[in-house]
Amino acid sequence: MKPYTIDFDLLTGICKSGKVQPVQRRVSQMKMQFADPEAAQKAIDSGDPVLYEFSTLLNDEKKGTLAFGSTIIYPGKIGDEYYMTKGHFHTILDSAEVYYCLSGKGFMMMETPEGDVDLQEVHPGEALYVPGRWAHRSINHGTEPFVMLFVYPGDSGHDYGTIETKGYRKLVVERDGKPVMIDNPKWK
Ligand SMILES: O=P(O)(O)OC[C@H]1O[C@](O)(CO)[C@@H](O)[C@@H]1O
Ligand SMILES: [Fe+2]
Repeated sequence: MKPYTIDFDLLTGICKSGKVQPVQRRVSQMKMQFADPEAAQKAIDSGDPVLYEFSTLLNDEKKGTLAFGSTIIYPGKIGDEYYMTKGHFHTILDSAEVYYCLSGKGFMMMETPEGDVDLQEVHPGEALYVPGRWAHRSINHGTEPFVMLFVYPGDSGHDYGTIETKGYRKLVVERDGKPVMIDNPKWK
């Protein structure tokens, strides 16, 4: 494999050269992850908005490689729950990941299989280190797109099943105009 460079706009996270194509996730792809599936269905019926998109350079997905890219979580809410990513553990559980916030602001919701929970707010110019073993989900509680660059080991893989079946232990919802972390009533 040869070295290469790639552009990411410092504000929008978009790769203007088109060297990497974004993947979009809409409400219909994660209806059951929201606390209020009826509000999710309403959003689906009125146009099924894009919640977030990401552009990943996967490279070889082999040990020793790095995957990297940019992610944009759009502002909005489903019921009183902010737009967020599906979230995942890495299949190789002890694989870490670094995020660097370019614009907007938001949270990273993290939890371990043992039940530790950590919520970190990230602002432009801040890097976040997600150690191995921590599932991670990005949440936009602001009014602008929440944009980050990320880098993770190329062979780490994505385990979505655990989060899909169990859910996250905690949710972030809006109360009196402010984000608050609450217990997930549907957590199994
Ligand atoms: O994989 P999810 O939970 O849909 O979230 C997407 C984000 O996570 C990543 O997989 C990185 O962890 C990126 O591709 C993207 O930023
Ligand atoms: Fe990840």
